Parts: sequence; structure tokens; C-alpha cells
Amino acid sequence: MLRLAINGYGRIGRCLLRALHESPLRERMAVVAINEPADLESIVHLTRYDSTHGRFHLPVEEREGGLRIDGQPIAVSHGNTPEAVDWAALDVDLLLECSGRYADRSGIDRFLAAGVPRVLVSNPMRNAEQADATVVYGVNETALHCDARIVSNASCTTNCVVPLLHLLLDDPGIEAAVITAVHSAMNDQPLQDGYHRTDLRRTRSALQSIIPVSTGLGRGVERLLPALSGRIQAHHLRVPTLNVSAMELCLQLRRDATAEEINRRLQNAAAGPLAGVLSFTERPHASCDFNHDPHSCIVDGTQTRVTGRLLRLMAWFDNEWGFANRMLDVAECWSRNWVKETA
Ligand SMILES: NC(=O)c1ccc[n+]([C@@H]2O[C@H](COP(=O)([O-])OP(=O)(O)OC[C@H]3O[C@@H](n4cnc5c(N)ncnc54)[C@H](O)[C@@H]3O)[C@@H](O)[C@H]2O)c1
Repeated sequence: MLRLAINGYGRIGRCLLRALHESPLRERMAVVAINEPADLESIVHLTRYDSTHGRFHLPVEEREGGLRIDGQPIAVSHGNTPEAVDWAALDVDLLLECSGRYADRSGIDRFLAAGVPRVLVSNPMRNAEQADATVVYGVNETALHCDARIVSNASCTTNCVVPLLHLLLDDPGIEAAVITAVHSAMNDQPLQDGYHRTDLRRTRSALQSIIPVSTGLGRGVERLLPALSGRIQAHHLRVPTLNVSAMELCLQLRRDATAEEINRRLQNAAAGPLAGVLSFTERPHASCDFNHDPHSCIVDGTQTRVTGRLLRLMAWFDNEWGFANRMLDVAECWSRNWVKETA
């Protein structure tokens, strides 16, 4: 049984724990430790009840300063730094870093020095060199080598668009792309107007406005698909919904295509090599229909438009649940390589 720990038990950290309990992967891995600065009473409460994903389907208890879920103990600590936790004593195989506090190798190295053997980070690193690999599951999980110590799971938006771009890259070919994320509100925005360290737009109430924020999505895509370097523009709009986001991709193709041809190709990939990562629908959905959907990307075939070489695609994704499930897939895939390459 693979022993996992979570650092930063917020939206993604809590989704990870739930997603594992709802997945067959629970037979192969277990969360044995959580480090979260918040108090234990709040940790227990927010594990039991979730405005977005509902009640936890298993009994959640507070026991001996930690959590007990369906009888399984999880040690809980409240450190603010990697050194504040005795990671070595917890004997974990992999730390899932979900605090969003670390984008540099020097920061993650502190966990390694404190006794964690490997770290999977829930955000893109500052640049490619800051991790041993940046992985979008379904596209480049072959990069998960047993000697890797720091792996980034990229971002939820990267996980949504990279499988699509990858499928169209060679044929019909992509000359240039403009990608817009329409993203649900996040915990880095205030409920009412309030101060933000770096971004004046993020001082505004998340409830009231569509808020353009900066995004590293263009760089994130180029990191995974270097053939698109210098040919991507990305934009990110935060909207007042709790969860589930949409991506709009406008692609200048290298040859003429039709909407039917593009949809057929994406539908075949969703039913075949990318099953579980990519999905395809032609029903008249709204975003809330995809709450708790584990796919990284659900193509809305009704929104595909082609004019000559100009293609417009739209895809939905549960930015929390899809991403948490991909972190588990990456953890599982990476762990198989430890076994294989060290055997
Ligand atoms: N929410 C999403 O949809 C989403 C999707 C993909 C990736 N991410 C990324 O995952 C990261 C976390 O996002 P989130 O939405 O879960 O944020 P969040 O604010 O809900 O959770 C972060 C948690 O980390 C804790 N924390 C703060 N400082 C800490 C420290 N020093 N040590 C340990 N824990 C600490 C906070 O108390 C909080 O509970 C971010 O980098 C975000 O970009 C988020």
C-alpha cells in the first residue's frame, strides 16, 4: 500500500482525500498524514461537509489529535514550514503538496531534506527546471521516472487543453492558438472587496464580477508541447460560480477542416486512448452538470465551429475534482515506475 501525505488541506487537498476514497485506487494507496495550519475541529468539519461536493460518504471522526475515516487513522499536524513536521517518522512514500506555496525547487527541497522521498506539486513550477518533470496525464506520463523527486501536476487548465492540442498538433496541425479560461472563483479572491498582495483586479469581490486575472497557461502549454512555442495567447476570466470551468480554444489550423471531422476525432480519442481523461458530449449542458466529473476535459461537440482553417472548440472541466483525480493517476503511474525500475 502506497503511503501518501497531503500538505495544505484546502480545496485540492480535501478533494484528493475524497477522490481517493471514491476510486478503485484506494486498494493501492492511502492517505496516512495531513499537514494543514488550520485547527483540527475545522479540518474535521470541512472533511465531513462540502458546499460543492456534498457530505463525505464515509464516517469521519476526530481521534487522538488526528482524523479517522471509515476506521482508518490519518495523522494531522499543523506546521507552517516543511521543517515543522517530522516527515521521516510518518514514513510516507509521496507527499502531495497542495498549499500552493511552492513554485521553486529550493522550496520543495526543504520537504526532501525533512524526510519526504518524493513530492507531487498541485501547481506549475516557476519554470521547467524547478521540477524533474511536469506531467499532464494522458499526454506525457512516460516522463515519470523512478529517480524523479519533484513532479508538477501542471494546472487544471493545462490538464484540460493539452490533451486536445496534442490530438490536433500533427493533423490538421496548429498554426496559432488563442485560449480563454472561464474559471470558477477560487480561494485567492475575496468575498467582499479586500486587499490582495499582487493583483489589483483580485481585490474585487468574487461574487459580483467577471474578473480577468493573469495566467501562466501559455507558458504551461509550451512546456508540454514545445512545438507550439511562441504561437499561443492565453486569457483567464474568473466568474462567480463555485466550481466547474470552461475553456474556449480558437485555433488557426494548417489545413481546412470540418466540425464533423474534428468532433469525430475527439470522440474517438475519448472512447479509446484517452478514456478516463477526455470525454465528449453533444447534450445541451450547463457548467453545473459537470460538478464532480473526474475527466480532465469534456469536449462540448455542440460548440465546435469551423470556418476554413479557423477552429473554435469548447470544453468543460471540474477544476477541482478532475485535477484531484489526475493527481491520483499520476501518483499511481509514478509509483509503478518505482517498482518497475528498481526491481
Ligand atoms: N482549486 C482549484 O480548482 C485548483 C485546481 C488545480 C490546481 N490548484 C492549485 O492548487 C493549489 C491549492 O489550491 P486550493 O484551491 O486548494 O487552495 P486553498 O486556499 O483552498 O488551499 C490551500 C491550503 O493550504 C493551506 N496552507 C497555507 N499555507 C500553508 C503552509 N505553509 N503549509 C501547509 N499548508 C498551508 C491553507 O490553510 C489552505 O487550507 C494552488 O496552487 C492552486 O493553484 C487549484
